[in-house]
Amino acid sequence: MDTPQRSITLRFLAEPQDVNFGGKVHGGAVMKWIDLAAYACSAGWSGRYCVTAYAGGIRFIAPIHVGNLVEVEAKVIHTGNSSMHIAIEVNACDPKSLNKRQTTQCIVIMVAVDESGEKIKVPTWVPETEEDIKQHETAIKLMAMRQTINEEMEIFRDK
Ligand SMILES: CC(=O)SCCNC(=O)CCNC(=O)[C@H](O)C(C)(C)COP(=O)(O)OP(=O)(O)OC[C@H]1O[C@@H](n2cnc3c(N)ncnc32)[C@H](O)[C@@H]1OP(=O)(O)O
Repeated sequence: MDTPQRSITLRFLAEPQDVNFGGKVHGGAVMKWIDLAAYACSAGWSGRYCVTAYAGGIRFIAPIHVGNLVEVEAKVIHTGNSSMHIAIEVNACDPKSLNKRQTTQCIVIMVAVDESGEKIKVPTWVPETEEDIKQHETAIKLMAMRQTINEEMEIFRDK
């Protein structure tokens, strides 16, 4: 592979099977799209098969309606040894008006694995623009916060 691809946008229409009884897209459908975009983004960056290790900070800001044009934007904001931290933003609009609004945001951590499912090294991403540097710093802060959450969640784990 030549230059790793840092970001990707999936674009499609929300279909009737994605919608709940209230006529809005299921949160689970949105989470599936997020997972697909995170996979495509991390595979594009690492050139390897990747698995989802973590998804968090998900916020459903506004509903998506059937027939909306949906855009799921995924971009690498931090790389570790085998992990890629992916920032996801979901936008939707009526395809007739193209009046785009943000509906969901979250962070997904993907890990590149080999044929045996063992983690493998990924290319390092170096932030360059001011915005990239800020988002990279945030990714590092979130790692520390996740550690605290992890410790609090210990009581729910199988002994
Ligand atoms: C395509 C799909 O969606 S697959 C479906 C859902 N996902 C899966 O089934 C994955 C199941 N999990 C696994 O296979 C393993 O736990 C793996 C491959 C993710 C991690 O393998 P391990 O041998 O446990 O490695 P380890 O604990 O060192 O973690 C590897 C990396 O992931 C990161 N990581 C692992 N778990 C988490 C977590 N819960 N939160 C944040 N980061 C995590 C680690 O920080 C580490 O990053 P680094 O290599 O950049 O330092």
